[in-house]
Amino acid sequence: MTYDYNKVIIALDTPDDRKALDIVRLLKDKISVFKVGLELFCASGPEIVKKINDEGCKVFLDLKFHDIPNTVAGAVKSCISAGPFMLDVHASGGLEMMTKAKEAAEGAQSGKKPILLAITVLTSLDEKDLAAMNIDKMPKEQVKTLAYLAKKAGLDGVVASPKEISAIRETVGKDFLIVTPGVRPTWAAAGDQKRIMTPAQALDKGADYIVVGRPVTAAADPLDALSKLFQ
Ligand SMILES: O=C(O)c1cc(=O)[nH]c(=O)n1[C@@H]1O[C@H](COP(=O)(O)O)[C@@H](O)[C@H]1O
Repeated sequence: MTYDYNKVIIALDTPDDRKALDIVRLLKDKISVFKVGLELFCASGPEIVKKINDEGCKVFLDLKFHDIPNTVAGAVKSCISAGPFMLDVHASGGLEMMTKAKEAAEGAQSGKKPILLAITVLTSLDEKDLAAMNIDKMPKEQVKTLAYLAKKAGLDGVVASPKEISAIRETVGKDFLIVTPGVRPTWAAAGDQKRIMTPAQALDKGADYIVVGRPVTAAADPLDALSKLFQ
């Protein structure tokens, strides 16, 4: 079975923009989308998005906005000028917040509208973690509820664990992106991820994109780790 590396997003979780750009240059023949998360963005600012775009790559700007609707709409508007390919907000910010985020994204210049995703239940959380927050549900049920709201708000898709792909498809149908972090090749440590599957299993289940960080970026040889991603 061969897998499509265009569906792989590499998470650049480092505070060092030079290191992030080195990884982009090393992997860009195989990878077209790189994720800039809070660690890199807080250290480097919106410039890092432009620098990665200048390498001919796209950016998933993963800032996971979660605030009142007016504030999130403003944040979405503010970061669009950097040129992200994808952006995300927390679905648990609610329907109105997601709707305002979507309207703000639609205000982007033509051709610059980013894909807008909703985070459902973080892949680092399990049933016990939800119970501690007084959410008396299995993660899958909570993901279904949040995916339904994200679809209703007109977002383009969700971020969830690969374990929930089938449940999301049953809830919101086919025309909705599913992006799955929480993927670990058989040879990699889980670390703080709790709801995991392998990259191959996630794509077999129908993930549109998988997100992977440390198994590749923390490897002694990231290109070699990438070549073994589907093992
Ligand atoms: O939004 C995300 O990308 C995200 C959502 C989620 O539920 N879980 C999750 O791990 N992520 C991100 O995906 C990446 C996973 O990195 P690794 O655990 O190193 O593969 C990190 O950058 C996380 O911030």
